[in-house]
Amino acid sequence: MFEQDISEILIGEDELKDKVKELGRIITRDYAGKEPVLIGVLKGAIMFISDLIRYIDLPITIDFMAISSYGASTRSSGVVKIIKDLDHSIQDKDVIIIEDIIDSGLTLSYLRKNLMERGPRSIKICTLLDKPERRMTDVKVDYVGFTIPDKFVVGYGLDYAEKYRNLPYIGVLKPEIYND
Ligand SMILES: O=P(O)(O)OC[C@H]1O[C@H](OP(=O)(O)OP(=O)(O)O)[C@H](O)[C@@H]1O
Ligand SMILES: Nc1nc2[nH]cnc2c(=O)[nH]1
Repeated sequence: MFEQDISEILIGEDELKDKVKELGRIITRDYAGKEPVLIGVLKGAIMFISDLIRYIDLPITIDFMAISSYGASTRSSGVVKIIKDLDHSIQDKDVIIIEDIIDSGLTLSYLRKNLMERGPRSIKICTLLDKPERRMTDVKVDYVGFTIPDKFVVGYGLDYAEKYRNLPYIGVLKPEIYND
């Protein structure tokens, strides 16, 4: 349905699955004996977190936050706002923030600072995709699935103007689809 809008499949389904499994194994090893809280950042991280937790063999809990920073554009506005907050306290908890992509880093640096003020025991960041070329602020990322070039990608949860999230792969959106 969306194939004509995609110029290239950057990461296919099998590659995604293998990487998500590997990240699940690493998190299981690193958090042995602990009960981490995974915080999914809506909406982009939906597919990633739902696949990832299948491969974490620990008594985890999950919670979600929704943050707005982009609107319908492909560039960060730098304005970050909490649309939906966590349902539960993270005081004394080991928190892992689960993101689909880090681009400018503005969303995550805001989120990390905001969550640190709530007294967790630890906070780590796990992102499926990292686009380091566009970083505007320094964020320490603990787990990275794939480092990708500076191209606007969609699929596997990532959208453009709320579309394309249901593609099962990560694809590069044709520039003529968006007017930046
Ligand atoms: O590093 P940054 O430049 O801040 O960009 C990363 C953020 O942008 C995207 O979210 P978006 O605001 O598009 O919302 P969505 O997850 O609902 O699609 C993505 O899911 C990250 O949260
Ligand atoms: N869908 C999507 N959202 C983003 N947010 C920051 N970078 C990107 C990107 O490449 N694709």
